[in-house]
Amino acid sequence: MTQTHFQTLIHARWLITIEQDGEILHHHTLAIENDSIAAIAPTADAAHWTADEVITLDEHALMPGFVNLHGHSAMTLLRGYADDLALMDWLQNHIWPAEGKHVSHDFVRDGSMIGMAEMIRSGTTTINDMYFYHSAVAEAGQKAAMRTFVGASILEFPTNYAQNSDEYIRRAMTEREAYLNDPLITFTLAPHAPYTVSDDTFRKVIATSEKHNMLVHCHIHETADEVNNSVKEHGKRPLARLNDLGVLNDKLIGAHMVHLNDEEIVLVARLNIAIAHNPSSNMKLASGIAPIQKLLDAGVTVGIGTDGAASNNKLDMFAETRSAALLAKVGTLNPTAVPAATALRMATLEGAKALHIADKVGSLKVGKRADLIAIDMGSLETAPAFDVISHIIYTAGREHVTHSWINGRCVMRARTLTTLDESALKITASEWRERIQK
Ligand SMILES: CSC[C@H]1O[C@@H](n2cnc3c(O)ncnc32)[C@H](O)[C@@H]1O
Ligand SMILES: [Zn+2]
Repeated sequence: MTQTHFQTLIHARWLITIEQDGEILHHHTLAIENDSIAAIAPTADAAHWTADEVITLDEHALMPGFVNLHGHSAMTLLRGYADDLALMDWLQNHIWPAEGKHVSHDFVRDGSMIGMAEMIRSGTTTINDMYFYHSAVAEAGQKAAMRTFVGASILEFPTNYAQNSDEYIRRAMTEREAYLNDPLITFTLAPHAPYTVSDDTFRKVIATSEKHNMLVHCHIHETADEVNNSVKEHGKRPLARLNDLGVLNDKLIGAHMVHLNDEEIVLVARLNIAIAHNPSSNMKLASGIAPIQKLLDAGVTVGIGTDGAASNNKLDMFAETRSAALLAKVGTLNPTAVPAATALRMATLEGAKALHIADKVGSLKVGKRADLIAIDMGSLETAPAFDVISHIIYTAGREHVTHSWINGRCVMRARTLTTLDESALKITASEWRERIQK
């Protein structure tokens, strides 16, 4: 017999499936059962469906939650700590010294929870993170009930977390053990960047990735200096070096990838490397404009990320996706570059593809996990609503997100978080500011 009683029913004015570019279903009902989307039908045909909870969203668009493909959640605690600087000055003279003084398990747990609260309030349901103290990130992901990819950072130099690259890898693999059966937590290997990781360590990362089927997440070709310094030091550009080391394959997510020549774009497409595009961070650190339309034309999977709150300084996928659409146009002087529907797909399904979870999330489809958000289109700023996809990219903001479900669980209802305590997190953030300012 066909099921007609569900855990949750959501009646929505618009349903943006992302299954087909620009597809919009009008007046549809989506049913959630356990962790998944159990049914989707026109509301008129679903009149006989019942549920434990029925939510009527007459002026809302329902869409898959955003996949933030590159971030450092805990860096919310360093938001606004050092602005208006170039990457290496920002890292070497400000951020790394501050991390050396303050980063601990508690810093990462608290900062990650604050970041996840901000991301859920901004419509993000999956975060591909990269930081130190992996079990603290995982603990925050469990508390927030957010789909979390915990990037186990690996560098050559000592930090509070580990003394050398072997210790980073060892700790990553040990801490991962406790989360192997968690449906929301997945560990990845995160060598920081070609300029902080040796050839030998990259080889170990690849061997570990192959043995344990783990994704690899790395900052690559972020600035022109990075590329030029690599030519001086290694006699080749970072991508060529990584290619020689066997790092380039479909498990790699390259964050930034701003400085790519035409040959490298062909290589990236051929080897199925995914890219996390971070337009705000690239603008703020003056890293450059990534050739996104060229990459898309070549068939590369490009998702969108916020980077950390110390280089953005928001964890807002609305702002980021809008910037991706605008920056592509100004970078090519072509107003048709990265149109709205493409930008939205990048911020959802393409991010899911990069993380190898497109069979589970990234679009609204029966059988997929219920990772979705509701956006209120009834406010003055979003009137009139001719085209909801245009509104999501160019007009609406994170403040219009009212509800969010992750893995079937409602994590924000009418803008109130259900898994995290927003007031308590604000107090925690000010306590950390006092400590850091001392
Ligand atoms: C090893 S993961 C965390 C490590 O990366 C630093 N970081 C943050 N944003 C960026 C960026 O855009 N490029 C390079 N490194 C970055 C962060 O401060 C941590 O030290
Ligand atoms: Zn980053």
